Amino acid sequence: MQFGIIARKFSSSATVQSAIKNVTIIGGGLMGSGIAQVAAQAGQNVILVDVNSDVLAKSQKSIGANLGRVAKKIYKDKPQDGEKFVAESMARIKTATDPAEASKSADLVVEAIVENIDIKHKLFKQLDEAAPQHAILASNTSSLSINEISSVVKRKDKFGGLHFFNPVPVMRLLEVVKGAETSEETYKSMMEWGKSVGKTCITCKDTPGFVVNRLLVPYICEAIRLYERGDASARDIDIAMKLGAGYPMGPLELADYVGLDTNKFILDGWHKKFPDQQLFKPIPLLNKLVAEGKLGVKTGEGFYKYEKK
Ligand SMILES: CCCCCCC[C@H](O)CC(=O)SCCNC(=O)CCNC(=O)[C@H](O)C(C)(C)COP(=O)([O-])OP(=O)([O-])OC[C@H]1O[C@@H](n2cnc3c(N)ncnc32)[C@H](O)[C@@H]1OP(=O)([O-])[O-]
Ligand SMILES: NC(=O)c1ccc[n+]([C@@H]2O[C@H](COP(=O)([O-])OP(=O)(O)OC[C@H]3O[C@@H](n4cnc5c(N)ncnc54)[C@H](O)[C@@H]3O)[C@@H](O)[C@H]2O)c1
Repeated sequence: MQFGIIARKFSSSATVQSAIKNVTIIGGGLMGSGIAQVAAQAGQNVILVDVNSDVLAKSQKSIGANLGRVAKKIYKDKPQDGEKFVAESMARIKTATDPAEASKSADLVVEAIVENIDIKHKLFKQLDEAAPQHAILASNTSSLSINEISSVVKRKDKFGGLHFFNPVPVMRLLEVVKGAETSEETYKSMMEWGKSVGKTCITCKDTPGFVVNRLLVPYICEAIRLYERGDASARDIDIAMKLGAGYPMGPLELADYVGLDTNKFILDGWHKKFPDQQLFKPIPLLNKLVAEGKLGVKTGEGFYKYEKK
């Protein structure tokens, strides 16, 4: 069966079926489009929502291209089966621009919008009103507190964190975050759903950056500071960490890949919350690049220059 094959290829976990069949994803950017893709590949009905319909058109295009890459690997010698897989997965993804309307038949709503607590609060209030009582609400936040995000909803027991990694179809980890009031049933459903979309799930407490970003953010920031001081060139820092520490990308390449605006959002938020923590102090070079609109791959320039897509 095709879903089984996909899960084995893309995750070390066994194939798991989830009771969650209808997933609404809010935010059709980098992360939301990837989450939509893995859910559709797993046979689930997906509604991908963005306030910007141009973003949705772009996301559908990139999901189609990325499903093609997946199909080429799985159906190497059967291109017709590959085409069918892409067409069937794409057909499971509907798009919409109204988050409340799109959540009315959801079993799970995953939020992947901008990393801003006020904007997330406004959205979750709407979702809490609109989604069916049984639906789980989850945030893909990189750095905000799940308890703080869920403070505006009534269903705190059905709220948690589902933190995916970029690029979602390739990265095998999913951090499942338990808030103070997340019920055991919700936690189990989130773990099961994560496995059903081919991810290896780990359990995280609601601590800043969970596991990966608590380690990764200071590492990337230290690399930017090292470059800012002129201790080594950007290229040499990246080569060092790839060849000397075995990372697939160097820290500055990764910062450009994630987006320097996202880097700054995270750092500013943590600095405000933990002003005495040296590791979270603002970085003038990062602020300068963001102010100049040099946000990394997505704008064609960050620490490096890129061809605009
Ligand atoms: C202040 C600090 C801020 C931190 C921010 C944290 C942000 C966040 O919360 C956490 C993160 O996400 S942290 C970020 C965590 N992320 C990281 O750390 C990423 C680190 N980087 C990597 O792991 C690799 O460089 C990549 C996988 C990105 C590209 O690999 P590569 O070798 O350089 O280039 P390649 O040859 O092109 O691709 C290789 C294979 O992948 C396949 N493929 C690619 N994209 C695909 C897609 N969208 N769909 C489907 N498939 C896709 C491709 O087909 C190929 O398959 P094959 O079977 O080999 O032919
Ligand atoms: N970029 C990463 O590597 C990464 C990795 C893991 C988690 N995250 C987290 O995922 C979230 C999204 O990040 P991204 O990189 O995909 O951002 P992005 O900027 O690529 O996409 C966000 C999308 O949300 C849309 N949006 C904003 N407000 C909305 C609303 N109220 N309703 C519907 N759509 C709305 C925007 O139009 C935009 O298209 C953030 O919380 C981020 O911290 C990012």
